[in-house]
Amino acid sequence: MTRFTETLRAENQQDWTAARDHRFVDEIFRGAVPADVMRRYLVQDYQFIDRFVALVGMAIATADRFDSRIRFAQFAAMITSDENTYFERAFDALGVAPAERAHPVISAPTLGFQTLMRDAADSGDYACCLAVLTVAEWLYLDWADRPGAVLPEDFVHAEWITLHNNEGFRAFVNWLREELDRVGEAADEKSRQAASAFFRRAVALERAFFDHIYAGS
Ligand SMILES: Cc1ncc(CN)c(N)n1
Repeated sequence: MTRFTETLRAENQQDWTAARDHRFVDEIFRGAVPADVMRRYLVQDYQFIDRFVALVGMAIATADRFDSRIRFAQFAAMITSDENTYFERAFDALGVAPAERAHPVISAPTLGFQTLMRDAADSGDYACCLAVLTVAEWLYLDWADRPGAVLPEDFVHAEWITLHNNEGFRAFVNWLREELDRVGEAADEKSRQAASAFFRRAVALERAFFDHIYAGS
């Protein structure tokens, strides 16, 4: 039987591939993302992360097993420590002012993501929360996982890659997929459709998010 997560990805192949093979991915591996593009990306992504952590909180609340809550709690600890300090150091290196870090003008794709994550949390449905979290982490592992690739010198580029291709992250994405497979397969058709719709919106937004940081450069 085809895995639920494999079916979901196949249904969204066009947007998935466009995001995975995006110009941003090519440039970050070459250490060649222009500074203004990287600044725009990280400023908007910091606003994404805020709602993302809130959605992880909802996954902890709605999960059907204690083991799953532990897994998400450990993941939340990583994002709010290692990943958060990366943002702070990268903002320092890129000269991002305090107001831009805390209260930037929110772009349309970022707002779209914030709305999507709020909708998923408000659904109170574990499968819907999982669908959005799985896209965000699986798609990032998919682009960042290039065995043997040489890392760029600048930590702003290199560490954004290694945050998304290290062993712990790979294990977490594998677990996320198994979790969504398990919950999706046990769910009724209506819940599966709802989770699929969240998955679809998330993949389209990942593509739009990469696209929009180049608009105007
Ligand atoms: C938009 C987006 N999507 C996914 C990730 C991976 N955590 C992220 N940082 N930003």
